[in-house]
Amino acid sequence: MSSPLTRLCHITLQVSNPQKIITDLVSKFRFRPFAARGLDGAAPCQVALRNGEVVFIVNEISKGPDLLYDSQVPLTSPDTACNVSYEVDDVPRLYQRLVSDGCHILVPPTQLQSDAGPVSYCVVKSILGNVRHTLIDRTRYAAAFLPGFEPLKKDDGGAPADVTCVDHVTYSCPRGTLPQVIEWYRRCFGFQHFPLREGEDLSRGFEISGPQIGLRLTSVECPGRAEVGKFVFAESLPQTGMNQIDQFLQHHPEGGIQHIGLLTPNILKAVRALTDSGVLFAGQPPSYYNDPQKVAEILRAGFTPQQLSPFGILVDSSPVLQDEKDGDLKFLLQVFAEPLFFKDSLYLELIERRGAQGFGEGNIRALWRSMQDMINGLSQKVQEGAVTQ
Ligand SMILES: O=C(O)C(=O)Cc1ccc(O)cc1
Repeated sequence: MSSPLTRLCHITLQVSNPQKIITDLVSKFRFRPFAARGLDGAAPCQVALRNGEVVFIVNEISKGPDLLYDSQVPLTSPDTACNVSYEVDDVPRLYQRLVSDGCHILVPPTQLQSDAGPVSYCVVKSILGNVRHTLIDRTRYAAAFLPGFEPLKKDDGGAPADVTCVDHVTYSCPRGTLPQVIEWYRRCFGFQHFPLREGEDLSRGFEISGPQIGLRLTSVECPGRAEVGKFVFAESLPQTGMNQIDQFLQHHPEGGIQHIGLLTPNILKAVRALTDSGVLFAGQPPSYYNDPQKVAEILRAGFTPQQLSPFGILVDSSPVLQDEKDGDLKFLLQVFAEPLFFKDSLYLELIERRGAQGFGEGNIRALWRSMQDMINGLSQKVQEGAVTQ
């Protein structure tokens, strides 16, 4: 089946203190608020921010009237990224299909009229945790964002964009749930397996195990629809010890969005700019940049270890099946930033792709360890009272 999704539209964060997250997104991550509603207190506060084509809507968790283009998470929810919203061409048709498939609909088809034309949407709950998807048709709507949001006057263009779009969304899943989750996304939205290794079995995914790591990754995509982005589903393997997937599940027991990969055309430039504005990136031990094989890989990619090591940027040129075999070196560069929320939830990752379509399979151990070190360092600081949750 071809996918009913045409492109990823925005990702919603639901938080108890929107001001704090908005301040961090603006002052550190260089997002610009460009539209909002509820600033007068008459409706729950919803603020849309962008960096490049990446749009986040920050919603206040409240028990007031319902949100536009979303539905509330329970008041007791931790801060959470819980809605990946897509543009679609035909809301009523997709809604009918989802209903006949037995999906849980949170908001039935709703139409908003405005001078710029109509927008219709519905919200479906995913089979995974608190995740929901708002499906929006704005093909007959001629204004910039969405009706119901007021453009913000101070939207002056701001700093140049650091990122272009959402590359992938990675979900932490409870152990054993991957087959049902993948099947749900196939049936509802036409996502298909994106194998990270030759002969990879869909239900087993790509397993990485060793000292302090035990991870199963399965990636899916909508073929031919790069604008939809990929999903990565991550599950911990038994006997891994405490790890980032299970730590996430302590706060989101049924699973949810663990990190969002943002595509950047120039990772060095983006990481420098974000570091200057106060973002901390996960570091790498010197051994990563001293390893002769890695040094050769970095040099082949046209960088030097000295350029990348101050920011902990990782390079990977291990090919996946889908990489074009035209003889050019394909590689990607990636790094995790500190979590946006309390210690172990919602990481933003920067990823620059130079022809490589995977997720840095050769780097996942280093990426995993850097995230784990960051979580452990932050929980240590929380215990010492140096950081409040
Ligand atoms: O490389 C990526 O972006 C991935 O999505 C792989 C991944 C998934 C989960 C982790 O806790 C760490 C790395």
